[in-house]
Amino acid sequence: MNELEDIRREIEEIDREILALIDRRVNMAERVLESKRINGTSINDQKQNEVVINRALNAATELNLDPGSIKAIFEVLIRMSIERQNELSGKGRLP
Ligand SMILES: O=C(O)C(=O)C[C@]1(C(=O)O)C=C[C@@H](O)C=C1
Repeated sequence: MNELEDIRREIEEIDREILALIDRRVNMAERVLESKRINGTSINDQKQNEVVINRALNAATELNLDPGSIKAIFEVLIRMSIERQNELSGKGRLP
């Protein structure tokens, strides 16, 4: 096997790990929603969105990763969580 194939196999493994973590993160929606029902907190919590984004941006700076790209990725992750919570609460995908 040549080196490029080896590298691509490793990238594929990393991609699988990323997908498993995204799946795990999205699946937290059920627990977080239940907890919000008890607390009466809204699904989209702007303050917490900022906490999550700022935490990711700080980590990005330490890791020397492009902050704009990391911000975009975390905005998508938050949106996926909100969509799943909306689906679970029966609201579905609102425009
Ligand atoms: O922490 C929460 O309240 C969540 O629902 C999780 C999460 C996230 O994806 O990090 C999603 C939606 C909220 O607006 C804030 C944060």
